[in-house]
Amino acid sequence: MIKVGVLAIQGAVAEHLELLNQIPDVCAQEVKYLDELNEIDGLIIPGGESTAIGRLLRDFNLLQPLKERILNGMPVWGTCAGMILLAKSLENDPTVHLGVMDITVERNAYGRQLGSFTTEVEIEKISSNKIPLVFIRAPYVTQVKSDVDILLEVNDHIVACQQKQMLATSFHPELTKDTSFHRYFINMIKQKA
Ligand SMILES: NC(=O)CC[C@H](N)C(=O)O
Repeated sequence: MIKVGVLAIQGAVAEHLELLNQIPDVCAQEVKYLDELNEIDGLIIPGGESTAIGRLLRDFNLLQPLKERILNGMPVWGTCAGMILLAKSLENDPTVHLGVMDITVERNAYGRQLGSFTTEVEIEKISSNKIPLVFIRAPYVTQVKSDVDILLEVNDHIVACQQKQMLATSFHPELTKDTSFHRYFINMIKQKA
């Protein structure tokens, strides 16, 4: 069994757990406390509000232990706000939360009000079927360092990328019925194991 945690501080936690539970050999669990962080093989940081999640991570004394686990090789996937938390720098914002991925991210990059949209794409590396994408006040990546793989660009903006065992997506696969990205992340964990 692969134990996958979903950071359960704020945001789309239940939706990730539901999709993970459809994948064989996966045991999905919420992560709120340090002992739960130590039990898992990989972690999803969900969408929500990055400032709130970052502040609560600090309040719960989880920020530093989580950062250390990621730096020691634990696979991690940040969706939307999760991508912002993973970034080493943000455009027009001095805040850095976990600061583990060599990407620069712009928050609310599509605008705050009209920034929500859906589309469908093919990503050969992830699935042979078309994948639905849901963007909600989404960020995108404006700069990457050379060892970051760009998995997807939409309208010339980077919306999915991977650096070693770290995955970041601007959109929310957990708000669709499509498990392709979750399966891809599980395979990343299996390759590390
Ligand atoms: N859907 C989301 O996760 C939105 C992220 C949010 N706009 C933020 O900056 O934190």
